Amino acid sequence: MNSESRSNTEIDIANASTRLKKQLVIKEISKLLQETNDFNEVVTAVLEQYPAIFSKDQVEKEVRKIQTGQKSTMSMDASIDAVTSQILIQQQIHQPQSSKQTKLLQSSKPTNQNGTPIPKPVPKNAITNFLIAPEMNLKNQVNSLTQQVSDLKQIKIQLEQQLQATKIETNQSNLINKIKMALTIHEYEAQEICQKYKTSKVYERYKINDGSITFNQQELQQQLLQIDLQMKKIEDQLDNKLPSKYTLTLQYNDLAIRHQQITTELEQATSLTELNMINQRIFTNLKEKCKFKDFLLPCFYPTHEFMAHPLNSQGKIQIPAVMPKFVLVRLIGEGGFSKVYKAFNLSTCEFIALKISTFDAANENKWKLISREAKIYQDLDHPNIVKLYQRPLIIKRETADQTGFQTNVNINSANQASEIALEMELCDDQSLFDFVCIQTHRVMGTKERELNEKLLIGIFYQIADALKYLHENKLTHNDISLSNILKKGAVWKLSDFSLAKEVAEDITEQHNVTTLGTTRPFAPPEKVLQRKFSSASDMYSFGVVMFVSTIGSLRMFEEIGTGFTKRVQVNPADSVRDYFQMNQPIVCTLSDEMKELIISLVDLDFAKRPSAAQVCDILEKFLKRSVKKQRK
Ligand SMILES: Nc1ncnc2c1ncn2[C@@H]1O[C@H](COP(=O)(O)OP(=O)(O)OP(=O)(O)O)[C@@H](O)[C@H]1O
Repeated sequence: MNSESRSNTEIDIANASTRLKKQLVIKEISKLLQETNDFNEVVTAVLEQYPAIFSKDQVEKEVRKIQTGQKSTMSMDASIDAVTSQILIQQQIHQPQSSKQTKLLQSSKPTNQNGTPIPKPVPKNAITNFLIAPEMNLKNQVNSLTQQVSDLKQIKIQLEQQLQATKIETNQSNLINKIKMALTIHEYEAQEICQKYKTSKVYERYKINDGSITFNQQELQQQLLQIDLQMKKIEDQLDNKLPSKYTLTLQYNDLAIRHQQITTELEQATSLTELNMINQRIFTNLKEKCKFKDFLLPCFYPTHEFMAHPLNSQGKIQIPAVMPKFVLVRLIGEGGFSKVYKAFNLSTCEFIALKISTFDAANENKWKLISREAKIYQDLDHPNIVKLYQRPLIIKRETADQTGFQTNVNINSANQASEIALEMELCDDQSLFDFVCIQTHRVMGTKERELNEKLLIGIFYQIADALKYLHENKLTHNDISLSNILKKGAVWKLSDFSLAKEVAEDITEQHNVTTLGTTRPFAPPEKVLQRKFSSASDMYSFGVVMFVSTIGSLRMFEEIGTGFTKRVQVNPADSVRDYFQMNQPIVCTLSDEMKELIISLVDLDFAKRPSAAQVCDILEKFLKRSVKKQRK
């Protein structure tokens, strides 16, 4: 046993309690036993170390216990170190220290897990010091737990960062998949339209004639005029009975037949021209109008010049920093106020129609019309009205072209906003105008059977029902025309509410309007002549829609409309009655009841026109009757 190990226990324990004294002896015995396993040597050393404190018997008993591995009467826990140090402090205070003791004191300073010394409280006496010791131990534990908590917090932060990164990655890959879908549709539709166009007869004619349309309507009209003159001449000669009545009658009949032939040719030419217009529209959209502003379609929307196209120069999908809402796939229609695009909604994964109106700061009137349309449109909900899905997207002027886009529904002047986009349900690529043109062409060109009356009345009924809904809600549409009635599957829907008006009072009363707006052949006489409108004005336009869809030509109402602008007050009801008496409609032969309905709808006197509710009633009864007839 060396002297150094013994010196560690050379402390004055005179003032310590018996329990403490015992603890110290146990500690000493354990230490000595580590150095030597000689029982007597250990007993002697302990008795030398603590003379007159423990009896030989006591020491021997403890040494034996520890040697045989029995549990000592006192456990050797960590608090002994703390207790020892407290006793040493006590000695420092009460007794002058030897250099050996100072060294011992320094070497046994209590430290925490990090090796930093635990601050020492100022002791009052050995008992209080002893009582403080467990507290110190708890402090150690607290320190250690605090360290563990801070380590765990660090791990949590790291995990959260990883989770966030994974989320971003998933979102990005979802977004890329959605964009891919939009791009595929764009590609597919572009090819399909090209194909459709190339196989269409109109394309053949268009190609053969080197792009120029050769339906010479003017020439045909000239011929008609000359025949009319000749017939008039013969009528005069017939009156004067010169030369022979018989010869003249023959000549007259020949001319009448020729007149009929040319009229039919002219109708056909008109129809083909209209059909040609549709095809041209599709073709031009594809070839020349595949753009949104200066960006080639497909492009992101809202967009900005930094990144408009979803693909980079290597054909890889790239996502702009400002998250876009849509991918514009192609242009599907153009009006006076706006362009309508087929677009892919990146959050709902649906194809929708996006009607985008762009205006400059000076265009306050256009702004008023479009924002009014958006406001009225928001509240409409009817199966035969094209749905507005979201609140309008308004792009702020100052940020639109630089940092991306900003939307704000509180913007209230054209000065602040540069664009309004309406997200609507997507209809098929066919309006009632397209449908009527195609039907006219089919009936005349291929001598197919004309359209079934029930089918046509079914279309009218749907639109009349939408009108009834609008009028019941104190709204007038003000622009009912063939182009504003769109097909979606088997359902026909009313669209374009840019001229719609809300009337606080009686909607059947006439109200003033400042502009005409309504598409010409469909414009009611009271609007053209007096700038007045009411719900009955919509009914007039609806009557024109019914008439034009039946006969397959706009010509008569174009002439009537021109008459109105020149202040000629013919009653369109008379013209329609005459037409039905003299001619056979091309698209569909109507029953007398339906003819009478159209005649009443286009009456010059707005008070004589039936309301939307009455029209619905008549059409519904007709449809029910025809279903019954079919069953029989
Ligand atoms: N929801 C839709 N689904 C499919 N095509 C649509 C839709 N809305 C409009 N279109 C197409 O876009 C064209 C122009 O739309 P719209 O008539 O609403 O625009 P506008 O600028 O108000 O026209 P206008 O000058 O006739 O008032 C329509 O004729 C139609 O072909």
